[in-house]
Amino acid sequence: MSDASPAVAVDGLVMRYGDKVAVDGLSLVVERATITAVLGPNGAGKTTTLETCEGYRRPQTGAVRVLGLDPVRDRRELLPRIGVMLQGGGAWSGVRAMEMLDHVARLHAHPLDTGELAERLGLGECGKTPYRRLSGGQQQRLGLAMALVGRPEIVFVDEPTAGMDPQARRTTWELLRELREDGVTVVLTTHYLDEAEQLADQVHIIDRGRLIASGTPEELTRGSSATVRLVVDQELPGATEAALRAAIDRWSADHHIGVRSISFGSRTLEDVFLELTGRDIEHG
Ligand SMILES: Nc1ncnc2c1ncn2[C@@H]1O[C@H](COP(=O)(O)OP(=O)(O)OP(=O)(O)O)[C@@H](O)[C@H]1O
Repeated sequence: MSDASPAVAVDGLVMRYGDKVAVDGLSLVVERATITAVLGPNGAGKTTTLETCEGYRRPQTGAVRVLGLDPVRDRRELLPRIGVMLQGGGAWSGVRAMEMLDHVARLHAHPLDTGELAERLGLGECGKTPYRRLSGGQQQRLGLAMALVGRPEIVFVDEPTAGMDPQARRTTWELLRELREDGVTVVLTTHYLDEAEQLADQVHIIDRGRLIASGTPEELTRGSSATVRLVVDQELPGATEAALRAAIDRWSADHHIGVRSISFGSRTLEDVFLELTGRDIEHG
């Protein structure tokens, strides 16, 4: 393995379930020590792509490399170096939260301190609770702890904050940022546009198995040269907003420039997705 190899390289990946094409010629590269968000509506092919990177599915067409290795052929070598947080748990229903985390820790050569990790993720209080009795957010946090306990070089997290309350979401974001500071590569899937905007260095937008846009959140939301975006450092009171509108109206009339619309509030990745697909991301 060469150290210069990217964290993840997906090249022309095609994945089908029967007649259904789930991933349709997808290529993307994830650089090391970055947070990359794979964004798209339900059924876009995000989980299938991640599972192929994790070595759970063999590419039908195309190739996938993780840390320069083939996730299927080089599975034994790769497995200790990656962390995986699956959508929907990955623990037995009767196992207690800390038992599960300690069990996973014992599978690794140099695990993190499980008590500290559990405390950090707010699992301290429910350590003795059986998995099936944990709330959705607690199950998510346990899944994240299981993915991180082995000190992975790259962590794949599928919808990391689905079902979490705002506080747990912020803690998770902080933790993922700290991982990046420590040189860990984070690849996450999300439906939440604000999550991608807040967290990701690089965003890949996937729709119907195809990559439709890639870039930093800033690049993706910047807009075309015909779009003027004014960013002010405080919320505008209604009267100021009205005065600004009037001033723009006067200025545009003086300069014979037609202003198609004036909107207050920023362009978001949601706007980008809508422009590219004509559909809203939540409803696919
Ligand atoms: N095991 C399977 N058998 C048949 N079809 C499947 C299977 N898994 C996924 N699919 C289909 O493949 C497509 C891509 O699914 P995938 O789970 O990869 O998308 P996703 O973007 O992760 O969606 P979500 O956000 O809902 O998790 C969907 O149309 C889905 O219905």
